[in-house]
Amino acid sequence: MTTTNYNRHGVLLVNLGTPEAPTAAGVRAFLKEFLSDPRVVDLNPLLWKPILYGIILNVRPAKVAKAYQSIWTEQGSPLMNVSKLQHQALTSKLKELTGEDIPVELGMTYGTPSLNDGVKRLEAQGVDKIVVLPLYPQYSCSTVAPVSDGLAKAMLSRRNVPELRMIKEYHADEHYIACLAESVNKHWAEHGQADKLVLSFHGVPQRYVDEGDPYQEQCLATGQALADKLELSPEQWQLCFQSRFGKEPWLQPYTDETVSAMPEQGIKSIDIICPAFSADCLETLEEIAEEVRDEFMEAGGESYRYIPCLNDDDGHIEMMAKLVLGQLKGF
Ligand SMILES: C=CC1=C(C)c2cc3[nH]c(cc4nc(cc5[nH]c(cc1n2)c(C)c5CCC(=O)O)C(CCC(=O)O)=C4C)c(C)c3C=C
Ligand SMILES: [Fe+2]
Ligand SMILES: [Fe+2]
Repeated sequence: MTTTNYNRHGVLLVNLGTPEAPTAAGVRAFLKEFLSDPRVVDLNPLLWKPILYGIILNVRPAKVAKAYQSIWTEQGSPLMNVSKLQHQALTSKLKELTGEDIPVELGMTYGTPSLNDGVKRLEAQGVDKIVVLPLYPQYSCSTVAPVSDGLAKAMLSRRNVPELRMIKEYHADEHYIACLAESVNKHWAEHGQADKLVLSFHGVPQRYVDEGDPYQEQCLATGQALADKLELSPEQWQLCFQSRFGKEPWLQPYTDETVSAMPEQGIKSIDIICPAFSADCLETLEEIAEEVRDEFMEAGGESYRYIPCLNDDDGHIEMMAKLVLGQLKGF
């Protein structure tokens, strides 16, 4: 137990955000804010706005609302449900590790509670030194940079700004890799080991990486570190990228094509995990656990098992606490 006094310190736990309701209107409002961010879609606004308002926001919400309906729970969107559990668990874990009540608040880059809502709640508890933890293990200009943009924007309305420290990424953090390995090992102990372990990361346009986004490099490093920890040979695992959006090339290989081609190559059973997601959400529960599964089975696959995200697993929460405590030193 430390003796440091953390009475001015707090933690802002950040994730992407999610629609308020699994309806076309709810999804439209969310997509409008998300897809208007030039960090996410960086096309010239003169070109992009007519496509966004004329086509995407008219066609996509109804289709995507159906997908959300298939994963929605009584408590709401899985991403929000898990975020709330992570928030509670991290608060308790920090108390357990330091003996102090360190305020933790949630802030979403898009939707509610906003980043500004989270900062205001921390300020109301006397916090003026904030450790910001975006729950994206791998940095991307499309996920983490919008958090620093959103916070910078939130600071504009303040006379007295808090001090901020952001954990930019943790793609090679030993506790993160250990948690992933533990969740795979637990899954294998329960269900047995499939022919191949597939690591499916959210994709980004290839161009973002060509222009300096280190995301791909960090995904590859996470994948290799996990394979090393699990002592897998190269033919026992496959890394790929999911959730392609729009017409330009995204990071490859694409998850859907890669997985659908496997049965023909003699790979009839796979275990699939999504290490870029810290909480189960539409992209994991619907796209990976449902859509890609159907494609694999239709292509002749026999067994497809999705390994859930780390969510509020105790080891995952302890990893978050350790990242935060590392930043609190000397802050
Ligand atoms: C349009 C470009 C997109 C980029 C670039 C992108 C990067 C990116 N996203 C995540 C994490 C999540 N994305 C989620 C949903 C989602 N993502 C996009 C588009 C891009 N993502 C869209 C349009 C959507 C909404 C659903 C849809 O219309 O298909 C989610 C899930 C949110 C939920 O409510 O459950 C997450 C999480 C990462 C990590 C990333 C880059 C590394
Ligand atoms: Fe996304
Ligand atoms: Fe998707």
